[in-house]
Amino acid sequence: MHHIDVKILDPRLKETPPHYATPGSAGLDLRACLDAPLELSPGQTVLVPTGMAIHLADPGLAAMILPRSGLGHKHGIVLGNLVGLIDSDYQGQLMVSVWNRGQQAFTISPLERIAQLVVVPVLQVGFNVVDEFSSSDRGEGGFGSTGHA
Ligand SMILES: O=c1ccn([C@H]2C[C@H](O)[C@@H](COP(=O)(O)OP(=O)(O)OP(=O)(O)O)O2)c(=O)[nH]1
Repeated sequence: MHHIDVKILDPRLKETPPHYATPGSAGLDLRACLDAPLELSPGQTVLVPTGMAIHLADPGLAAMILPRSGLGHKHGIVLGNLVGLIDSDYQGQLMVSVWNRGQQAFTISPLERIAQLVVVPVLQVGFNVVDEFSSSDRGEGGFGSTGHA
């Protein structure tokens, strides 16, 4: 088990401390730390503070901000950057780029769970610059080269 330092920047979150929402749930819910409801027009993107900061510290870890499936599927509320990547040395407030890709306005309520965070391992690799790769079955084929079936 890794332990990661967390700072609660918005006192309202002290009543809903960071935790993995339900046993077995992979994502830590991130809340929209807004002072008032915020209406997003279709197509609009806003940067929403989450009221918390984490310091992963270990370069072998990263965190990803992902959309919540219900908001994305039912309301078209996804992320402006599609996925947010949190570096292990980042200590600032976690921010969520919220994009209304739907056809209807959507109102985000203060402290609503707007996205989720997962911590993932990152392999530390060195890159060797070469002129030729050793051969592989796929070679340079990609982007549908194997057909549909
Ligand atoms: O959805 C996100 C994405 C990033 N970040 C923070 C953490 C991350 O470590 C930092 C920088 O992110 P990234 O490297 O993706 O941004 P950039 O556009 O390349 O900016 P920078 O020049 O600051 O690296 O911003 C967030 O809070 N939320």
